[in-house]
This record gives sequence, C-alpha cells and structure tokens, in this order.
Amino acid sequence: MSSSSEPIIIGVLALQGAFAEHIAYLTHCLPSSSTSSLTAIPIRSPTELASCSALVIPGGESTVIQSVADRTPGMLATLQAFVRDPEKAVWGTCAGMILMAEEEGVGGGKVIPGRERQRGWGGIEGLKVWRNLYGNQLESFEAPLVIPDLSNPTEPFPAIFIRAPAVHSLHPRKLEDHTASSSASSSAPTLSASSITSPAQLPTPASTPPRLASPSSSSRVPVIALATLPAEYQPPPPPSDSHLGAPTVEDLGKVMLRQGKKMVTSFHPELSGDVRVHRYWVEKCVLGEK
Ligand SMILES: NC(=O)CC[C@H](N)C(=O)O
Repeated sequence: MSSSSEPIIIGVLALQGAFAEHIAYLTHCLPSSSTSSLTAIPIRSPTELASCSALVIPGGESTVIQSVADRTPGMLATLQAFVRDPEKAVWGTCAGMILMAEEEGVGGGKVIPGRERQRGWGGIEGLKVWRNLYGNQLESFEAPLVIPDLSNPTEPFPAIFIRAPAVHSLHPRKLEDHTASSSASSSAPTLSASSITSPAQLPTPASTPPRLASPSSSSRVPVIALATLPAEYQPPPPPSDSHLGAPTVEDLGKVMLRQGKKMVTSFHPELSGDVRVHRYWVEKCVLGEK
C-alpha cells in the first residue's frame, strides 16, 4: 500500500480501443475515503508508463494494440516488463485480457494466415485464452453476472460481451473459485497452494514457442475466479486438437480472474454504467486493501 503522500498514477493504455471510457470510470470511482490520491492518465509511450504504478489495458482489437505497441519505440518491451512485474497492478479487459494471457488461439472472424497463434504479454501465469469464442460483433450480448466479491453482491453486474475471449486453460491450474453459484464451476476441483506443480516441472511440447520468464514472486499466488457466466450464456468449447491443447471445459465460463495485483475480465465494465468492477480493482489490486 502506498503512503498518503505519494500520488498513485493509473495509466490506461491508449494505443487503440476503449481507453477514454476507462479513464472516465476510474476518475468517477476513485475512492473518496482513501487517504491516497489517485489519478488516471492515457499512456502512449514508455516515458508516460514510467510514471505509473498501475495500468489498464482496454478492450478493442488485440492485434492492433499489439502492432501499434510494436511500432512505438521501446513500447512493447516496456509493456511486457510492466505487465509481468508482480508489484504493478494491471487489469486487462477483453482485448486486454488476450494480451495478458501467455498464449492465445483464435476462432471465428478473419484469421490472418500465420497469426492463428499468438504469444501474449503475460500477467496471469499460465493463462491461455481463445479469442472470439462468443462469436462476432453482431452476437454481442449482455449477461447478468453474479460477482460475489463486489460490493452489493446480490445485485448482478450487467456484463457486456463483444467478440470476447474465453479462458481456454490455466497451467498449472491452481484456482480458487469464489463463484459458488455456478453449475459449471461447482464441480471444478480447487487446488491448494501446497499442491501447485511448478511450471518448471511441466513438460513443454516441442511445438510451443519459447516461454518468457514468469515473475518468480507470483509463482505461488493462486488465480481466483471472481465471476462465472450462467450456464446458458457459456460458449461452446474450442477444438480439443488445436495448438493450445485440450481446453479445460469447466473454466470456459470464468470471465473474471485475479492473480495477486493482476486482473482480467473478458467483458467490458467500462461500458456497463456500473463502477463496481473498477472500484474493486482500485481497492484490491492498486491500493492492496484486504
Ligand atoms: N471487445 C474486444 O476487446 C474484442 C477483442 C477482439 N476480439 C480481439 O481479438 O482482440
């Protein structure tokens, strides 16, 4: 937790996508009771990112965000280092979730040959996602999402899904499930931190691109599933013979995950008219409140 004298600067990656909405929500929901002063600013360069202790990677189009970052001198390496630093709070929404995965597959829509498979920047350890699993733009939808850890948890969160990614799998799978009510997640085994398999012990298929080093201090931090879609909204599983391996079907509907100071949502809280997810991330991940 930062001391009251240090202002906390939250960057919102502004290379493409819904960054203005996040800045508006963060500005609106900054906790008035907090002794820390917070401010949210757009980020377009490594110098701007250097002033931040937290970052939002917005929704939009992950391939465009990736290529603009790639064309901005120093930006991609600076972003990857920031996202993988366990001390930095980072939240990825939709395209941002894809970029915070370690590996991604893609279905539906237009797939550029040779780009079926992408390496994410990391952030949530061992996360693989499947892009566009919920369909195209016209198949966008809103679902009432029960998020038990939010304030006023009995009031469902209006979660908006636009060409959203789904969790494909997590390796190693060390999941704490806070979404008790979901039928899809209730049978999922919950592993304790003591039963974690070290990533180094897992066999790596020969065809897997080289891994970036995982942040060592996060390696025992469990991933918490904070929200699971009701069964009727869950997507069909991606193919089991893809380059990502077989999906973990009971995790497909997990649409909000947190690992330490990192969080991903496959939906768009910045379009919902409800600031509770922004408030949760600021309080738990940025300010480190219990
Ligand atoms: N709404 C979104 O952020 C869509 C993400 C988009 N499908 C992608 O692959 O990047």
